[in-house]
Amino acid sequence: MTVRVLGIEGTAWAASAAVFEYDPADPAPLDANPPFIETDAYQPESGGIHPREAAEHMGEAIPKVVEAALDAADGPIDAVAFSRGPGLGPCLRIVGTAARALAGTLDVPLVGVNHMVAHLEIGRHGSGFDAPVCLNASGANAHLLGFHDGRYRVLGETMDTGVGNAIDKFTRHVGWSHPGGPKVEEAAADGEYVDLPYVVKGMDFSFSGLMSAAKDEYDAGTPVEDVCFSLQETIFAMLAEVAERALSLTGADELVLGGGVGQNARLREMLESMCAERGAEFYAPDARYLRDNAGMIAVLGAKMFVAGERLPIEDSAIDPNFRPDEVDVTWRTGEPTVSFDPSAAPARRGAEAVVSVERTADGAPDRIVKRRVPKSYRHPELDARLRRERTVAEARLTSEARRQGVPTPVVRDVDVPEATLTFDAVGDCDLGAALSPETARTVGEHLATLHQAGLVHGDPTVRNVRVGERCYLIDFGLGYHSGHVEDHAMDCHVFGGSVRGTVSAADADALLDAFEDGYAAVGDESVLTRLRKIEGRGRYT
Ligand SMILES: C[C@@H](O)[C@H](NC(=O)OP(=O)(O)OC[C@H]1O[C@@H](n2cnc3c(N)ncnc32)[C@H](O)[C@@H]1O)C(=O)O
Ligand SMILES: [Fe+2]
Repeated sequence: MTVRVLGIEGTAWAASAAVFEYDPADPAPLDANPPFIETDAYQPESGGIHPREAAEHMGEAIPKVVEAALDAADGPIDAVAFSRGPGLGPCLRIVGTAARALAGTLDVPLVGVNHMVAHLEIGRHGSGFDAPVCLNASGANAHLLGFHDGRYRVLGETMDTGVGNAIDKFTRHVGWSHPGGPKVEEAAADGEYVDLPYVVKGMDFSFSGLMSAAKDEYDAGTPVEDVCFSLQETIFAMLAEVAERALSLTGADELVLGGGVGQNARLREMLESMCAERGAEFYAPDARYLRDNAGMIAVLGAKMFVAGERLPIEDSAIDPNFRPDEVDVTWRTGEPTVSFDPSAAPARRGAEAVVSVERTADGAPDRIVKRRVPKSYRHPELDARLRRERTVAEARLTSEARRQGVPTPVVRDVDVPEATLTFDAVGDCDLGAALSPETARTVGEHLATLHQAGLVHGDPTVRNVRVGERCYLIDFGLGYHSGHVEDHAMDCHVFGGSVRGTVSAADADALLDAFEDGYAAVGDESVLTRLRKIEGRGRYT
């Protein structure tokens, strides 16, 4: 039976309505059965989005786009789906009111859609992929997500602003109006590379230092084309790297892109090339489905409606901070998931390096040779810099950690020009295959010991712990010196995220309790207090 769903979008700048007809028994590809979409964009005269002006725009434009969508509908509407959040409160309230009124007039159920889940689901729908990792690169957000245990789990995300907003802040600084992304893309075509801060922590990333540095470059007289070019090279390389790490950690071989920044050709090119290099498939929907649009709301709304989702009017309040991992993904029950699978992932192939094992005469692992391979998606200068910095950091911190009493492999050789390190082989398997309260507790003790000595691992995922008669920490390439509570708490946070991406929520809770017990026995309680705060900022609440 075909359902016909009206979708309404209005979280920030796009007043949009759409109609989508969906036959769950015989779902057609997106190209063969596109939603009808009518959009009226809010365009500020100058500067960024003014929430009040944007809300006024919604008030005027939503009735018109809805009328156009209803006119285009081929028959009666079965449900009204709307963006409940995240987004700007004043805009969301107008859209919510319009959706409730319309559901009442048409006498059909209401479906509340999470805008970020809609950004990724439209790509999944278009791709036909089974179990992709999803990169949402949008204005106010930047998430890496994977479906696991009934929800879209956040595998990694921005630690400060969304990726589009970061770019838009720079363009406001140079006097360009919203949206800044397309203007940066245009200017970048004539730019040359300059170094900017590159900040990736595990699968999380940060834009604030990078954006201040970009403004400083501009203020110091660096041509704006060069700053735009380098912003794109740096920001998108960070996103491509964390996406690759997510593929590597989960063993997934499909990536879909969502969100307005996904319209950028350079970002798509980097992701495509990264996926091609590792034999993964990549899909990005057309631009009209990447930027905010009600088509994605209608498509997901139809799937949710078919799965039985109904939002009672009295529970239909909007939520400006609605997170993708708060949504029960009822429309994918029983489908394949994205989680860490030690048997699926090639045992020792990390995201950034190729690792080979040298064996003794009787076949036992003896030495590990790790080479950071050039990534052709990155600008050659950025690539050379990252490989050099990380090789040096890894050699130094691996040895420093051992001097502090944390088991790490002995470093036998360092070849900086070749970005190659040789270590003693340690452990029998990765922690992902040996998670227990005991091993989790030991990792907590080791991280606390590191932190007490002013060292930060930078990427303590389950893949970066080798388990044998002891638990060895490896892969210090993102490590650095810091005595800051926030940096120590981020290490704990990265570990927690990787455990949650590996096992079920219930198992993860028990393992992380053990981890924290171990941490508290050796380290500073204030780090765990800060960890609570970081988690309270969003993820896994
Ligand atoms: C919460 C919701 O309101 C928000 N949506 C949103 O911000 O609109 P969206 O269409 O997904 O993304 C807009 C962003 O996408 C950027 N953008 C558009 N075209 C771009 C391009 N060619 N290159 C880089 N960025 C681009 C814009 O500068 C702007 O920051 C979101 O999804 O986070
Ligand atoms: Fe969006």
